[in-house]
Amino acid sequence: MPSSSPLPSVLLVGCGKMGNAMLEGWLKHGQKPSVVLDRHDHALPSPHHHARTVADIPADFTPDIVIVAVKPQKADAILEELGQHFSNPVLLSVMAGRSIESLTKTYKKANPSANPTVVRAMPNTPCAIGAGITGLYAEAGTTAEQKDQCDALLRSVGETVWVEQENLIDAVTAVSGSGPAYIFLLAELMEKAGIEQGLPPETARKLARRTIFGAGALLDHSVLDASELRIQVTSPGGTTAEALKILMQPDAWPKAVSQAISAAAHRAHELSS
Ligand SMILES: NC(=O)C1=CN([C@@H]2O[C@H](COP(=O)(O)OP(=O)(O)OC[C@H]3O[C@@H](n4cnc5c(N)ncnc54)[C@H](O)[C@@H]3O)[C@@H](O)[C@H]2O)C=CC1
Ligand SMILES: O=C(O)[C@@H]1CCC=N1
Repeated sequence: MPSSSPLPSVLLVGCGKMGNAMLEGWLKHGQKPSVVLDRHDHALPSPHHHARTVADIPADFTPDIVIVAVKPQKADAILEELGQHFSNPVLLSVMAGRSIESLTKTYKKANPSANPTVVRAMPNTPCAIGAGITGLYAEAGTTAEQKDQCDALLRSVGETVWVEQENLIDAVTAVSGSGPAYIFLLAELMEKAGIEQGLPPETARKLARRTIFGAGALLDHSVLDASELRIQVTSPGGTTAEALKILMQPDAWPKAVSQAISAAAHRAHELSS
């Protein structure tokens, strides 16, 4: 739940799809003066500041948290530069894969005396509407106050869960970081199938989208397991049972979803170096 105290000041490095999704929520919740570092222009309300390069960051700006939200494969140069500018920050990475070890090594490359405290977070794009879910892991030595500040930021745009081992962030990435894409794919496929059944495209689109929205909202409100909610829709001998006979074949959704999530987690692991 959003907190009433002002959110920590941040240097947000990379304000693309994920950075911007979080920023939208933070601005609504009242944030200490912050800086967004991105090559592209961002109109920010006062007293926040946009910087195109590290050199544009106001000299007297010391953020509570430096958040890195650039692509994991393209982060090295900016991390090295930041290491020369901010010696001992709380470095909150939302990048898939990049391990604490690799982040620290790169951060210190051009400034061996830099000593960042690294926290990894894996949010998702529903953060843009306050409906995100973020998994977090902090390296040993992170203080309770530093963890609280990271948690407050992510909690202002959804819910948070902490994991006990760093490698579990890869599993979080595969389930909830990438997860919205799986649901959007389902929306696309249901819409297409509705059109195949003769529905006008706009009607098929509305039916698919509102079904996913409604089922998600019902899951959120209900104390019942997802399997129980599924059974409530499935009349014996009825229409849903026929559809589920196909989807629940061991080789159909159970296998496909398991393999897809495993592939995403594997890719996160590959990105870790
Ligand atoms: N898109 C998603 O759903 C999620 C993404 N993430 C993570 O968030 C990170 C960013 O992903 P997206 O937002 O999708 O990428 P994106 O490409 O939309 O955003 C990256 C932003 O960083 C800026 N940028 C890159 N290098 C820069 C530099 N050296 N100086 C200034 N600005 C620079 C780009 O201009 C761009 O606006 C990735 O590491 C990804 O793993 C995490 C969870 C979900
Ligand atoms: O696809 C990706 O690599 C990022 C991480 C989770 C969602 N998007």
